Amino acid sequence: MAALAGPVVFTNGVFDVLHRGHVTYLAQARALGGSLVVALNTDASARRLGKGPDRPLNAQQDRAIVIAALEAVSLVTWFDEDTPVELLAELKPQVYVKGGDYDMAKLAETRLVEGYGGRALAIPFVDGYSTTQLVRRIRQA
Ligand SMILES: Nc1ncnc2c1ncn2[C@@H]1O[C@H](COP(=O)(O)OP(=O)(O)OP(=O)(O)O)[C@@H](O)[C@H]1O
Ligand SMILES: O=P(O)(O)O[C@@H]1O[C@H]([C@H](O)CO)[C@@H](O)[C@H](O)[C@@H]1O
Repeated sequence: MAALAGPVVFTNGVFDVLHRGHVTYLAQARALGGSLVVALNTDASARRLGKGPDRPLNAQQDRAIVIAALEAVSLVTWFDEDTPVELLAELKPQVYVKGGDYDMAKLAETRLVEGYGGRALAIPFVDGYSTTQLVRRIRQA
């Protein structure tokens, strides 16, 4: 496999049902560097996040195929833990990003990445787009 172009940007999440907020977010993340790595929670890890008894709705292989099809995304990987901290410690990307629904100052990921000289940034949240809201609306229809 060809080496990833630097600086490598890394993000993580469930990305269960893709929406415009995700696409905007991933495009902005990719623009911060030369390549974008997306680490998905495995199904077991996603279930432990408490998003709902039937979440994730899409299985990990299906979520990976959808995310990998996006132009912004260079590589998709997995993590089975509760946070991506172990994977970050192994990969040591130059840039770590999450959406503006997170306070970066409170994340263990930020402490780790800044500890080895990387940057941790939040990408502005696009209001009105969330998988949980979408699933709720579909169920009420
Ligand atoms: N509307 C949005 N604007 C910008 N970033 C977003 C938005 N929604 C999610 N993100 C970011 O995308 C990543 C994956 O988020 P996630 O899969 O939890 O989406 P979600 O829509 O918030 O899902 P859920 O409602 O199930 O929690 C996270 O880093 C999150 O910060
Ligand atoms: O899709 P989500 O719920 O935004 O992704 C979560 O992000 C958490 C974040 O990195 C703070 O630790 C992570 O811990 C969790 O496993 C999900 O990936």
